Amino acid sequence: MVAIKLQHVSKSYQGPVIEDLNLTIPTQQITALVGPSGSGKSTLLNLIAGLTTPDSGQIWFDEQPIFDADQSLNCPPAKRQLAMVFQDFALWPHMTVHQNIAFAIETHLSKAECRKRVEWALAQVSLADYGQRYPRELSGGQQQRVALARALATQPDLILFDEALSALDPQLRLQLQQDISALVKAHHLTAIFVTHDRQEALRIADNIVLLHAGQVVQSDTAANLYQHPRNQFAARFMGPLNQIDDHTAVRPEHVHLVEQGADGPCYPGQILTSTFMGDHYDTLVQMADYQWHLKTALPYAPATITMTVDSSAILTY
Ligand SMILES: Nc1ncnc2c1ncn2[C@@H]1O[C@H](COP(=O)(O)OP(=O)(O)OP(=O)(O)O)[C@@H](O)[C@H]1O
Repeated sequence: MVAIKLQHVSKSYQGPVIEDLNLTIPTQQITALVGPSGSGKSTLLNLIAGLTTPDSGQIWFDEQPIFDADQSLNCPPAKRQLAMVFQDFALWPHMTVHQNIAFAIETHLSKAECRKRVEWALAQVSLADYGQRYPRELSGGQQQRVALARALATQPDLILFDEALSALDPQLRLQLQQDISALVKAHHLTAIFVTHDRQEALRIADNIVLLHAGQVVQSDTAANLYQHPRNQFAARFMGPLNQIDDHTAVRPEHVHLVEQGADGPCYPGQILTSTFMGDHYDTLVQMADYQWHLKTALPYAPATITMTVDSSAILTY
């Protein structure tokens, strides 16, 4: 169980990367860190892990200070009760799956306890019979499960995932997102999940922290960030947006084609294209100075049309 608090945390390399950042990450939930490339997601994760040292500020795990620049306090990574899972799995190729997992824990446990713990961890990720294989004998998804088992075997309070699923194909990704979510809940862990994929963040996270240029734009539940973004950057980052004017917009799923004279706010438009997307058509419409995307069940030929929007779903910022 661990809630994380950062206060006035800054880190610079050639220039500032994390700037006077204040953030609380709730305990026993999955928090996704999202943001454009270079916004500081991995750096923030490494500051929490202790792999990178902040220039200033304080970090607490629960009420326990683990970093304080003013007091020269810096708890080493090994004492932070956390595990990390990376995109490239980071497994030793010359060790079996069992040895890879045991390597992280064997110094603290007896031989019998260690074997039991490895078997338990492999069972958690549905790889009970894979202990004697080498990483090269496993698929990418299985290798990432081993990395997850290795993390669980250390019985951490906190697991940090750095783009952990980015190398996997979409179907496998979906499965592992579900598995990670279930394991985090079952073991009452706190998890921080860095991803550049907003769909993944929406699917896996209870809370999302959106970063831009080393600062928190919005830290909120996934639903609030999507439905009530604080500004245009947050609104655009979290999903496609149809601009009504400079300060209002609506998501594609809340725009409908209607007969002229329908109730509610109506917008005239000119259909440009309809693109097949599998479960819907992405219909592109010129609306005044803006191009709108509509989710339609059927394709449409170029024509003049009228649209209405769900007024309760209009985003204002
Ligand atoms: N060790 C380092 N030395 C110098 N600059 C660094 C170092 N680590 C990160 N940076 C710089 O800090 C900035 C933020 O990098 P970071 O990896 O945290 O961003 P990110 O949001 O995780 O990006 P991406 O999504 O592309 O992985 C980048 O401009 C990067 O070049």
